[in-house]
Amino acid sequence: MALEALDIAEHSEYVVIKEAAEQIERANEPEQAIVRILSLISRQMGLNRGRVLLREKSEPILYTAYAFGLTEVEIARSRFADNEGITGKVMRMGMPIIIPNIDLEEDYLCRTVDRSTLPQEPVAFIAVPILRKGRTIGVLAVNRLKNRSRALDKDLSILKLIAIFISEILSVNAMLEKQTQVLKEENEQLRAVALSQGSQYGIIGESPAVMGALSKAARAANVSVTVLLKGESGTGKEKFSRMLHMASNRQDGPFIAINCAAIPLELLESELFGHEKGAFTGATQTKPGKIEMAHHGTLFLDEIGDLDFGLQAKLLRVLEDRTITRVGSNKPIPVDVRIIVASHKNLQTSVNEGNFRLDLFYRLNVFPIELPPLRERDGDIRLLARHFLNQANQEYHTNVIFDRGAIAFLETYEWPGNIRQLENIIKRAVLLAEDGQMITDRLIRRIIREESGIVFNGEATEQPEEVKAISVNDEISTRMEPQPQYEATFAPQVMSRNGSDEIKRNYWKVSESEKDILLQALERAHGNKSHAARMLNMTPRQYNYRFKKLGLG
Ligand SMILES: Nc1ncnc2c1ncn2[C@@H]1O[C@H](COP(=O)(O)OP(=O)(O)OP(=O)(O)O)[C@@H](O)[C@H]1O
Repeated sequence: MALEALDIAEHSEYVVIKEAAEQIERANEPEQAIVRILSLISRQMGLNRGRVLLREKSEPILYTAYAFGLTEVEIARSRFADNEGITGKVMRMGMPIIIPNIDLEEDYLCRTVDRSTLPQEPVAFIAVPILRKGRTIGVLAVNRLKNRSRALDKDLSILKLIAIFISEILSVNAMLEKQTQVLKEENEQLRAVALSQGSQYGIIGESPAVMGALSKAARAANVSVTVLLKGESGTGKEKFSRMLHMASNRQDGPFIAINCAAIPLELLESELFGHEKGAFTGATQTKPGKIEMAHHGTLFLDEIGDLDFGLQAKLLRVLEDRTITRVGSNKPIPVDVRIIVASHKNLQTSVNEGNFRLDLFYRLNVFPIELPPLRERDGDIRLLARHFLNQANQEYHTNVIFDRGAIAFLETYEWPGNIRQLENIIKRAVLLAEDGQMITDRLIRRIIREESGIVFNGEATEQPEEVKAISVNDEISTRMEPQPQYEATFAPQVMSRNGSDEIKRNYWKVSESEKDILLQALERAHGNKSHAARMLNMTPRQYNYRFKKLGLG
């Protein structure tokens, strides 16, 4: 019988020690872990009202940080000065104390638990120090009935072990908290750097998605790593590439941008690599290519996914050897160029489909940055909309505002054309604002409707002059691809490239609904057509063409 009782007692100890040790793994939730241990010693060993007292940070007072079986009021009452009561003594001396019968001990204050709420029979109190690296960091205390078969000493041994586990939980938790704090601070710093970097280069947005892209860009800016900017059209790939250039130590060098999809294949090779005089019919002079022109600077290759397979091999050589060879020459020329590429296509898919070289993909995919579509930039639409409204107001000398409905609509619209579409629609809305003052959601809806009513076709028959209007330094003509509908706007993009202006332009059908816009711009420009054209981001030629075509003059 005595043997059986011993077995049961040992089994309880085993369960308590095993489970208490397991709680160390839950050190990230100290409350749960420690209270679980206190409940275990109560249930399995009759060590009741367990509490862990820790020192307040600011004063030498012990407070009950964790407890099992105590009421809120008791917990609040359970506070001791350093040398006060038995608990204070344990703290100060760093030694355990056993009070076999609390009724006979005058130092026992009965502060936490009122004597009347404890059993009438003799009650014992055991308190052990919680030690860390030789220092007492707290006290573990319990009550138990004095008269039980288990010796008080035995409980003391177990409690000392439990105090070690609790010490472990507290110290692992402190370490985790410190690490979390460091990570939080680092994150904050990165966020601040990213934010200031972004706004410094005109990149608006504070959504987590943009912050992520900005902090990645901040890390890549000053190393000459090849960056791959991925994202739908109009998400700011070119804007980011300019930021990468301006934030790098190449900022005083040239920034050369080229859209691989917009230049006819027969011209692209010489455009990129240059040519020697006589290399082909019409090559009357030796001409350096864009890669050479970007020497000591940055080359931005947009729509890299559309690069011809043969040119992909040539580009790979540039990345590997850092040399280029002009068309019609076999002499390699060394170049020091940082290359940034962008694609709205998934290059991995292009590789799988056999349209993109795997070796080039590996070379380009060293540092990918994903630019999120506008619909995933929580909160950014409002910021961007206000930014573009201010810009347009300044540009057109207007003082237009959004009404509430307009902002609400802008925030819920899906924006297939992303930031470019938002920018263009706001510019148009400023010119068409009701009474020249207010942009309403009705107006925005109308503009979007009109915009999507524009039909594109790839045939140049509709407006030959618009299609051939593109030139780069007056030397190469640029083929315009049929564009998706949302890119048809009144704002062809002007990109300043290394001192020269190159116009990247979409063409669009002349539509009746433009009459108003053309006339309003003319009115604001006080009859000056060139000025009106500029307001609409058109060339005077384009403006006149549309003006006449619509029978306005
Ligand atoms: N975060 C931003 N803050 C302010 N303006 C932006 C931001 N991102 C983009 N823009 C503006 O939106 C327009 C489109 O941006 P950009 O040309 O960089 O996009 P993209 O992804 O390169 O487009 P595409 O793939 O069609 O060439 C530009 O007028 C640009 O200035």
